[in-house]
Amino acid sequence: MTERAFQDYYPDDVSHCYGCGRLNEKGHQIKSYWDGEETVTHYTPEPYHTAIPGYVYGGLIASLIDCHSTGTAAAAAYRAEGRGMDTEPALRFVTASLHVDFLAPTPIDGPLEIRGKIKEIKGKKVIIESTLSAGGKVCARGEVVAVKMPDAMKPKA
Ligand SMILES: CCCCCCCC(=O)SCCNC(=O)CCNC(=O)[C@H](O)C(C)(C)COP(=O)(O)OP(=O)(O)OC[C@H]1O[C@@H](n2cnc3c(N)ncnc32)[C@H](O)[C@@H]1OP(=O)(O)O
Repeated sequence: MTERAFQDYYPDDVSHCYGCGRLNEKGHQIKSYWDGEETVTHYTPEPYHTAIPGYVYGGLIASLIDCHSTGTAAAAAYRAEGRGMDTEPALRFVTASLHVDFLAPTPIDGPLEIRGKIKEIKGKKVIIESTLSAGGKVCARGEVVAVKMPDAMKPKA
């Protein structure tokens, strides 16, 4: 059986995010998984994700770090409660803060790997540290504060 990605557990009404929504046909549709205590996703940029020819646009890098981190926050919150992502009540996280350091130019001609680590999990907040690598070299580092989705943001039925 193929492992389901974190994002595959998001219900339809919150699956339209540009970075991670499986129902957003124009979006990145990233898929994040556990790898031991870390989380991982892979994404291959398109030629039009260019900053300077040959290198990836920083906004894409931020977007990948953002959505991998909010997915990681949700997965970590379920794991902390000792239950599966398909169980109720649903735990959904949004971005409160997104910080990205661009350490080296990111080559556009191959897959990118984003890895997340839980720095803190407390109450309705999860802080995730991440790296984005190309060809084994870390090109960007991120820190995201993810907070449980407020009721005001929940889609109306
Ligand atoms: C389910 C699929 C969704 C996928 C989402 C993909 C990622 C996204 O793009 S989401 C869209 C962008 N994000 C948004 O629009 C969020 C807009 N902001 C908000 O709704 C609110 O400010 C929200 C929910 C982030 C925080 O509000 P609220 O729930 O009242 O939090 P609050 O009680 O003040 O703070 C909770 C904790 O988070 C911390 N926190 C809140 N905001 C920040 C911030 N900007 N920076 C750092 N820490 C913060 C607080 O310090 C607090 O920490 P502690 O518990 O240690 O004291």
